[in-house]
Amino acid sequence: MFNAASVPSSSFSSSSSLPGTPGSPLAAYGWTDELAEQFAPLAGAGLTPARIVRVDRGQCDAVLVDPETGELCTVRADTRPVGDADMINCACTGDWAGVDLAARPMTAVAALLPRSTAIIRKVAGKRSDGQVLAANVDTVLIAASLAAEPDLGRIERFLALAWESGAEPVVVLTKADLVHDAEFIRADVEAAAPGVTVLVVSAETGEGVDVLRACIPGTTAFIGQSGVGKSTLTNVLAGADVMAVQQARAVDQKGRHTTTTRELIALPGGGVLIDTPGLREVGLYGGEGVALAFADIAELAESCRFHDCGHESEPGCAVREALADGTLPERRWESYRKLQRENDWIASRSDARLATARVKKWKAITKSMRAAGGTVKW
Ligand SMILES: Nc1nc2c(ncn2[C@@H]2O[C@H](COP(=O)(O)OP(=O)(O)OP(=O)(O)O)[C@@H](O)[C@H]2O)c(=O)[nH]1
Ligand SMILES: [Zn+2]
Repeated sequence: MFNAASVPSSSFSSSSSLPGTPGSPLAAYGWTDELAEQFAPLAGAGLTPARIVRVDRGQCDAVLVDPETGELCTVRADTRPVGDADMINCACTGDWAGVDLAARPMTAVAALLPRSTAIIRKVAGKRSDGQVLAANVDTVLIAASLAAEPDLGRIERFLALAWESGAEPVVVLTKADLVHDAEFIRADVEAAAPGVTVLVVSAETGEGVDVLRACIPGTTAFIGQSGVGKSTLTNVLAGADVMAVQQARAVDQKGRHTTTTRELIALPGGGVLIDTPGLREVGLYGGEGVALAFADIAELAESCRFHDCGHESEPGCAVREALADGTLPERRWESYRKLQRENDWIASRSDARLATARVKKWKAITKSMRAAGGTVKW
């Protein structure tokens, strides 16, 4: 009835247990006792637990335990019942879903479990809408290629996005085989990523791959520009060619967007990995991510003489002092201010949206109360 899911045999547990219970084969996709507990009411309503591994145009592929065989399989399911107009709350790769196998005309996603984390970016262009890239991620791997001088501003932007998601970021500097001074570059990147592990790897020689593997239990998502080698590393970690890899353009090493969907795969040693298409534009969608990515600046600001210091020309400004003696690079300060401005803009837009929504709701309530002949109490 369904396609067998392509799960490495070593990550199968016994399939004798009930579908969706702890110890079930779904553990290979991250299923835990805690999730089973959360899912209990949905199970009571006849839904089957599943992890969404790929989403496209109103449908998704979801991995679940086939109630007939007790084995993992992939089903195609309609995601429209959980809504597809809202790009944040719609079904997303990594979501845990309650699937209605009896739905007609096709299997449907009837409910989503609350997410532990979500990577959300602002959509490209002038709109202030958010879009969820991956859900329930424990570690975000920020991939940047050593083939070109790393763009620290871009890495800081990805770090803010990752911190904001609630997952833990790790920076992965790829294609180490192409440079001699990887350690030197790593030190630069570390200064732009306080408190974050920065790894140097090569899919070509295998350098650093074991360390990377050890850093990613649970659910991991790869983000980064196109062509930095995310799919190649995904294949190395998966031990198989699960993702298509682009042919290099020898001249500039720039990417051409080979990966077009976000795809979740189970890894042979346990854990799951989500490879995402290269991100050209990564707008921030507000929140605390910027503050967390620039924790060093927040710490400096705490030593300013005035607690509301604007770090412009105030006396006793620790930020200005750090800029003057070079401990805080001008580049990093500018990068912080730019991302902060972007965040503020989004915050003002979302406040405006919320205000509009509140007004609409209030009007609707007043209207219905009047229609019912009652008085409005607040
Ligand atoms: N020299 C070298 N080349 C690599 C390495 N990893 C990947 N490449 C090459 O870099 C190019 C891009 O790799 P991909 O894995 O397709 O890049 P991607 O980040 O997945 O790109 P998108 O799918 O478009 O987001 C390919 O030609 C790879 O062969 C590496 O470790 N060393
Ligand atoms: Zn200051």
